[in-house]
Amino acid sequence: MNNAPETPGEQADETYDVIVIGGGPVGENAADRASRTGLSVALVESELVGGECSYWACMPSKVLLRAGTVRALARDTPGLADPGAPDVAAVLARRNEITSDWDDSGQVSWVEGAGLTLVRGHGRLAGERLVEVTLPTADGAGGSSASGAGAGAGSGSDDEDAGGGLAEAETGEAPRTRLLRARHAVIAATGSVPVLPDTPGLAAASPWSSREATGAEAIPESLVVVGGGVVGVEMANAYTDLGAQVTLLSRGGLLSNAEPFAGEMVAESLRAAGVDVRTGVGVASVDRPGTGSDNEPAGPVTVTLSDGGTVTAAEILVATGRVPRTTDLNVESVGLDASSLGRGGALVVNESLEVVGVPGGWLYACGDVTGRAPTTHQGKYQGRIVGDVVAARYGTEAGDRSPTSGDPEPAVGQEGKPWSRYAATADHGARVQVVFTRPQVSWVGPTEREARAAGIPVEAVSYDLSWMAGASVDGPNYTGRAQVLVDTQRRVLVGATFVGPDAGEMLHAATIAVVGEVPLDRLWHAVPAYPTVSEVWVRFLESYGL
Ligand SMILES: Cc1cc2nc3c(=O)[nH]c(=O)nc-3n(C[C@H](O)[C@H](O)[C@H](O)COP(=O)(O)OP(=O)(O)OC[C@H]3O[C@@H](n4cnc5c(N)ncnc54)[C@H](O)[C@@H]3O)c2cc1C
Ligand SMILES: NC(=O)c1ccc[n+]([C@@H]2O[C@H](COP(=O)([O-])OP(=O)(O)OC[C@H]3O[C@@H](n4cnc5c(N)ncnc54)[C@H](O)[C@@H]3O)[C@@H](O)[C@H]2O)c1
Repeated sequence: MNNAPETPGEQADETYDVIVIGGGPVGENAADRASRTGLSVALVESELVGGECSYWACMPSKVLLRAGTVRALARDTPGLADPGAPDVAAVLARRNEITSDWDDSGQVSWVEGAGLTLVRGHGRLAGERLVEVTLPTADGAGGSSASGAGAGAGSGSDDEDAGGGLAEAETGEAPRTRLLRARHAVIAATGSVPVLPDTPGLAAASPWSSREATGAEAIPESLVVVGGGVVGVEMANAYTDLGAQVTLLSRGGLLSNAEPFAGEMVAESLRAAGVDVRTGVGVASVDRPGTGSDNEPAGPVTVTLSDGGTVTAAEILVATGRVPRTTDLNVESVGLDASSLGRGGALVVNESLEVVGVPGGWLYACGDVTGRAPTTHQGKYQGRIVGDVVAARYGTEAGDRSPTSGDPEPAVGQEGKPWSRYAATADHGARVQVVFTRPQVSWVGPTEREARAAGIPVEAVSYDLSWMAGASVDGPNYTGRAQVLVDTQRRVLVGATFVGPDAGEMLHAATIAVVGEVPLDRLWHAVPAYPTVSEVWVRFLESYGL
């Protein structure tokens, strides 16, 4: 255990063992696990505790997709009638419910129950182990736009004067700052922000980002979606289900990070649902009359395409990717500059999530801000790893809440050994993703192309899922395909892709096979039940020669 000396120099307002900047799903997990060996942990959040995922991403987007999915299921089940188009008001009401009306008091209760101290405000690095927090003002400037104001700093602080900051800041005065000092570690979990391409006329057209798409109060008559990635296809699916006339524009194919057959099947299904899917086209310019003010309401958006065509719609959603949120983190104060940041400004981390280029083992990062694997589940996995690293390195208590593995924690500047609880090994060969379109797409590990590029000798074994007895029970219109990648040298699976209804739920068996490097001869004894679609596992192995 390394009990680092206290940082000399500036006088801090409060001191904690660990400070986590960013209270999204990833920061919450990191903070919780870091606290398990008796460390005091502050969680700094500028907006809503729960982050993008809870309020403007994973959760609301999945609710917007749910009614259309169930409707399609009913339509495809002999004996059931088409329940008809979703009741949009009811779907939006359920969306509001799942986001708790953008009120984070439930998550604040969890934070407090976990013994963490919530500090509302915008955090920025201010030198070694120092975080300056700009406290929110009454109008929300400088920090939180959250309504739940009950969670000022204080409950776990070691200093007497902690706790009054938020109350004072809510008097409407100019933003005030507090300097927090970490005895041991600062963990950055600040997430990511959407990218807006520099297309002529686009910014002036007040385009939607995923926030407006997931938080909309009404469904526009028509929507043009730019970007054929995960946000683009999910929102195109949701909005067409909810009654909008949707045009989806992609400069390549759809879902270019997945196996090509997955994007092709999603494109076919979206077209069948009424989406005008246009692949291989870019956006040349955008034009929208009106400013959006009361005097000059915004008119429809006209998009001119790279092939000279035009599309006009009531709204435009830009879904062209996200970049790590580091521009407002003041990374220069800890010796980082553009050359030490990764793609899109990412904080580059080693396998134990220590930020590379900042010596001393005090600055860590996890989640979208690392650019490693920008999904909630991979980020939360990183949060658990970094929390355990910090808890083991600096904690003072053993016992029920301490990490239980026998793995020795890595020394500062070193990485945990692969597959130990101190290394985020799965981020590389065993990353998973689920796309909640209809059909769903799920995959673990590399695509066939990525595996070959990495020099892994793979054979792809592919199967039509509709041939399974379980699929015919589901309905006569079942459509699905799955593929596994066998490492022919080691005779283990290195990747798998499923496309079809509930493909997300089928994935975890494959993830376990990949992570466990289960030999094919042993996998043969994992018997899937009859009649399930999972019987495809036997077909895979038979097709491979077992
Ligand atoms: C439309 C959409 C749908 C998605 N659906 C899924 C899905 O179904 N499944 C999935 O796994 N992933 C999904 N994702 C991705 C997922 O949302 C992110 O990977 C996840 O939110 C990352 O978590 P995070 O904690 O790293 O960042 P975030 O969720 O962005 O949280 C970061 C938090 O830090 C706060 N913060 C930032 N900077 C500061 C600062 N300087 N001081 C204080 N606080 C700060 C922010 O306010 C925020 O609360 C989706 C993304 C989008 C856009
Ligand atoms: N179900 C899920 O897990 C889920 C759902 C939604 C989002 N997410 C995550 O959120 C992040 C953001 O999603 P996303 O779809 O915005 O990003 P993405 O990277 O998945 O897709 C971006 C798409 O935009 C295209 N593009 C980029 N620049 C463009 C330009 N200038 N003009 C036209 N097209 C352009 C790209 O070619 C790509 O097809 C991703 O990391 C994704 O993993 C996850």
